[in-house]
Amino acid sequence: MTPVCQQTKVVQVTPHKEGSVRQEPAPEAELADRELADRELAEFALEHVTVHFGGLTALSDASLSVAPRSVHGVIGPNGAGKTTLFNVACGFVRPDEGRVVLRGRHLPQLRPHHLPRLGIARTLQGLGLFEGVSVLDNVMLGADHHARSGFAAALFRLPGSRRAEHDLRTRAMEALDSLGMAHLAAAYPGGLPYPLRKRVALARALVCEPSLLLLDEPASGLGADEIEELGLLVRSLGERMSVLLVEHHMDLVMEVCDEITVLDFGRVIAHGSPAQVREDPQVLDAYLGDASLAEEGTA
Ligand SMILES: Nc1ncnc2c1ncn2[C@@H]1O[C@H](COP(=O)(O)OP(=O)(O)OP(=O)(O)O)[C@@H](O)[C@H]1O
Repeated sequence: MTPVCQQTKVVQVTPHKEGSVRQEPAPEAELADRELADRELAEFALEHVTVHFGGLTALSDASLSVAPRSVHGVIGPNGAGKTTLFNVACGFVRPDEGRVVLRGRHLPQLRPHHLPRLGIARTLQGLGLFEGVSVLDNVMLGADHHARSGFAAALFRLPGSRRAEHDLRTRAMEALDSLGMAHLAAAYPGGLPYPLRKRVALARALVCEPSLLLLDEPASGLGADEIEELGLLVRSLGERMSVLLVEHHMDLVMEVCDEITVLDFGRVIAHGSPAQVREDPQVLDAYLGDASLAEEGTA
């Protein structure tokens, strides 16, 4: 498996037909160029990210890039650095070294509240729903600041606000409908079973119409049938937007991802298609004896 962050350009000098010399990229340089091009075309990238917590290095020189309209999974044994990577992508954790790049633009000051206006949405393990308002209002509250200000203005009956509120309500209903939840718009989240509450949280993320969706362990707490439905859903989302999926559930990751990055002890140890990653000896070594594998394989 080749490292994802190789940047050095190596050239081979070969004789040219007319006797002059022509520089041709060496095979490894071609690979590096391709990786560089992939990153330039990427919707989102983490480049050489290192995060220290005191004396502990949670991420070390970790890079990945998420292609437009694709699902990119991040897996690794317990403590590998997955949550830390997700938190860097969300702006919760600022890397000590390395860069967060969105559509070619470096985001040195990324903070979670910047995400909606950057076209990024996320779901977290803690769902963070408001129990005292309806499902529909929860979803509307997921919209970005501009759209939400229409909602707030409508609450206070400010002039010109009705149209904005109507548009936002329509988008929120569409998000619920796309997840088969439209009939629950008036329900309160507290009365719903956990899998449906998770869907409300996802609808709230989708109402921003993001171009990048960050999913943190969406399968946790779900049964086998719900995970299968989630798989179909994530696949369909990957046709509309880029998805970064941090997930323990190995079967789900292998099924829905176009590409997978594998972390171990904070380092990227493998990257590739599900088939490549599944066969990678370093991945097998990393998981060997890891208690989470049995859990992941059978969950
Ligand atoms: N805020 C923190 N302070 C100190 N150490 C931390 C902090 N967050 C994470 N770590 C440590 O960093 C390492 C990576 O943790 P992280 O939670 O990112 O891994 P993970 O792959 O998500 O693990 P798991 O699968 O068990 O959730 C671990 O050793 C963890 O103990």
